[in-house]
Amino acid sequence: MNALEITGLSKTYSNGKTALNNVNLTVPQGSFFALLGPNGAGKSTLINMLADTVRPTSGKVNLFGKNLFLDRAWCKKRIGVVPQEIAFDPFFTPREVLRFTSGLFGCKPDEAWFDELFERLELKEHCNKNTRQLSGGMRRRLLVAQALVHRPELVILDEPTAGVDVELRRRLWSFMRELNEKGITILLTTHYLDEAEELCDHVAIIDQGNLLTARPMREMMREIASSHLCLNYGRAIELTDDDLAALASFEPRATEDGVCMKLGRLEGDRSTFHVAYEAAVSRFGPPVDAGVRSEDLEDVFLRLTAKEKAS
Ligand SMILES: Nc1ncnc2c1ncn2[C@@H]1O[C@H](COP(=O)(O)OP(=O)(O)OP(=O)(O)O)[C@@H](O)[C@H]1O
Repeated sequence: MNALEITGLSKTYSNGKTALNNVNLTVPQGSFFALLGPNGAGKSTLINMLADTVRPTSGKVNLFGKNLFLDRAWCKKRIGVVPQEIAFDPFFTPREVLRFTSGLFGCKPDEAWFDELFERLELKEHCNKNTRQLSGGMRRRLLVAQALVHRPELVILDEPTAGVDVELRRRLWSFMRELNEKGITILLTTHYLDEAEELCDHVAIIDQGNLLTARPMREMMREIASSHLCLNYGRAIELTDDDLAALASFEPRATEDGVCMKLGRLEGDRSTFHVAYEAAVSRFGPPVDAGVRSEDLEDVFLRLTAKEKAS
């Protein structure tokens, strides 16, 4: 079963801006899914459509097999959304916010669950203050608690860690990881790509409303991320036309202190490391030092989105 099956989803706002263009995306149940994209890519538009605050221009979304736009009441109980914008009644306390939100979902206030949420989100000492007395980071954590009040099966977080310090960010992620281990599907947007790479098992990248890629994180890093063999000769190497032709399959690039060559895969998933190393040694001699540098998610993200901009 998939948590979300999004088919042909598009959104053109009334000012003519197309924020999402025919997006097809599947979010497997139980996944920890990163939805990434540069500013203005369309991430919040997509999330707001799932949260029923923005209407799609066209397309269909199934949530755990039910049509999100037709079975709204059923679906609403299963989704918890942490929006990017923070808005609370300033005279409510965090505890009152959670009680009120429970009512909106037709649930009885579950004070023991509220206490657990306050504890896990470091709001225990602040739960009876007015929300206007809370800091930006505390309010953002209260948004997370509010989204979890009705124990949703799919939690959607739109940049939940913006303005949250490193320590609390770690704790928030460890809480999300625990929820995910209990079977809850997590879909998040973030600009912290190192965190997304560490936490998420699936990733999708959108840019200018178009879905560029969506796949399991490991597959993405294995198939799209490239590795380079960097040979240090302690001096600049000038690549001649002959060098460039002989090493063409490694796309060689001169660096400050040597040369870098792109690695590929041989049969049996073996790296071309040895072939590249020997080819370089046969042309330039043995290096002083050598190392392999692999692209991380941020490198892949920048490469894919730069390509989209150029096209
Ligand atoms: N209500 C609206 N009316 C018109 N255009 C809008 C509206 N909301 C968003 N847009 C435009 O749609 C595009 C996508 O915006 P969206 O907020 O979905 O992007 P995002 O990926 O969430 O960006 P960010 O990372 O900055 O939050 C942007 O060009 C934005 O200016």
